[in-house]
Amino acid sequence: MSPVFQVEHLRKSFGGLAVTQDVSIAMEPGDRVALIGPNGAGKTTFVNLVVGHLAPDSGKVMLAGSDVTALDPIRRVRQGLVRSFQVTRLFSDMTPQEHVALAILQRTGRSGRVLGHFQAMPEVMEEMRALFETLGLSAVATRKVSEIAYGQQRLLEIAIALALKPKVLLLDEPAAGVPQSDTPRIEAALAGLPSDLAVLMIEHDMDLVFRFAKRVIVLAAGAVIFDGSPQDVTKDARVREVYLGNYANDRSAA
Ligand SMILES: Nc1ncnc2c1ncn2[C@@H]1O[C@H](COP(=O)(O)OP(=O)(O)OP(=O)(O)O)[C@@H](O)[C@H]1O
Repeated sequence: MSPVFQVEHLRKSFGGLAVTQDVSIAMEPGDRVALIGPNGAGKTTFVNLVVGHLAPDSGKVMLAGSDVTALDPIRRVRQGLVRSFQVTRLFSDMTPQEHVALAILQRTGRSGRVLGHFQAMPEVMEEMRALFETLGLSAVATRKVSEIAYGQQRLLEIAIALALKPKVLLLDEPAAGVPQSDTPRIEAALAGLPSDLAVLMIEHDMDLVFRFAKRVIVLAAGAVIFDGSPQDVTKDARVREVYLGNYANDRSAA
């Protein structure tokens, strides 16, 4: 299978600080990859370079064989490179339905000005119904965002991203801040993501990483120091040294 997403020799410095150092990654459709690393490793910068919020000093971002490095974030989204929407960007007075309808209208090239009429658009309503059902949001679809639980707001982030029909989805700590009682719902949503979608999840919670990822990439001081299986990452001496020491020991003791 050919890669749907490739980052080639990406570099970025802030002043004298090299925050992304010659990073190359390739992903195929259906990949489930976790990007981990200590605080300050450069994960956020990497995501910002990938989605187009930052321009690299050199290197390329490729999506389905096309070079998207020069495209702005909105054009990258249109081509299928989507970062999950952040809770902080949800509108508290709007409903999950309105958020997702807006994403569907955007994807299908219709203006947000027709948002008031989406309930009269059967294909939009049917797509939303299926999405909310898969994500367990049907019961709150018409409530205001301010009235729904934080875990449901995080599921709504995923719903909006999926409504954009991505080829590659970047998830930024999808369960962070969610009470433990609600994390199974997030994990169920992650397990139910479309099987042909390539997913790159940035995550600190190693239990979640090990349940979700088939492959783990470790970033340290801006460079990839490991790219391989979850089984091997805990055995890697450098990874243990810079990041996973205690966790790896606990796992082998368990
Ligand atoms: N705009 C900027 N200007 C200068 N330095 C920056 C800028 N953005 C990030 N940095 C520096 O780059 C390094 C990597 O930061 P980044 O936020 O990408 O790491 P991270 O792995 O996401 O960390 P965390 O897990 O703590 O969020 C840090 O030393 C940070 O101070």
